[in-house]
Amino acid sequence: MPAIELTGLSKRFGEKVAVDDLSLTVPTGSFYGLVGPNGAGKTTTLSMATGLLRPDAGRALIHGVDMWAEPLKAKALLGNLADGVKLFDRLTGEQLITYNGMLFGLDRDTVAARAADLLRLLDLESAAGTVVVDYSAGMTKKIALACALVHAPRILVLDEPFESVDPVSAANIRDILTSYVRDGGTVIVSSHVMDLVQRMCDHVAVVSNGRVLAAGTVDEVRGTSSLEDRFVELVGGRHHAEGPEWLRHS
Ligand SMILES: Nc1ncnc2c1ncn2[C@@H]1O[C@H](COP(=O)(O)OP(=O)(O)OP(=O)(O)O)[C@@H](O)[C@H]1O
Repeated sequence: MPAIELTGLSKRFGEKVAVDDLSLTVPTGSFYGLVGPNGAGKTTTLSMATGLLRPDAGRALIHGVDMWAEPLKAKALLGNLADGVKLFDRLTGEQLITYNGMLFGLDRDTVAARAADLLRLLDLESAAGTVVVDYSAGMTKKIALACALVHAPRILVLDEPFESVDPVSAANIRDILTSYVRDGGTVIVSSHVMDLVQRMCDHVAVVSNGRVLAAGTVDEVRGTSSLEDRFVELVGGRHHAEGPEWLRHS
């Protein structure tokens, strides 16, 4: 059974069709990249798949559980690092992880042990007692990732997890995700960084204008090109013109 199966998902905001009859299958145990230009519909798709935004049409199955028919059961299978969702940032990092763990029904001792592990893994031990509102952007991403992992979900959905994260932390996060997949988890990650997707993911879908342009293993999608070249070829929109005259200084 696939980890995630999206069928005919659609979402419109007024006149704008953000996601247009989109279908996508994420195999269990895959490291799946979702790429596309700004405004392609990646966040909207992931929000509908994770129960944050109700689709106008279509279905999202999480290990066979319909997200919109049985949301509690489906959400228990997912860890979600959503883009731009407010955290309860007046809590300290440690309190925020604890709060998330307890929401998923973990007992205090289990949460305490897992919070300590996660804070160590993500290099946040020294900030454990600091309120999250005082964290940098990268630290905030990392604490949100810790919150997504604390209930040991079978699937991780990550919207731009590497944005604002320093290279050392990004490498640490990559290691955590790689071993999570090796141990039977599934990851779907949206990213603008093609090189990262090419190195990290085994599957990829290219989305534009709310539709899937290509999907499959990374090798199938990129063929003989680099993923970046293939992306530009599929999506178009490269401007070869020079910048405007007023920007030239010589
Ligand atoms: N709440 C909203 N109200 C109105 N329009 C929206 C809303 N959310 C998204 N859109 C529009 O839907 C389209 C898809 O947006 P979405 O955020 O899903 O794209 P994205 O692929 O995640 O983009 P990016 O890579 O820039 O984050 C865009 O045209 C956006 O302006």
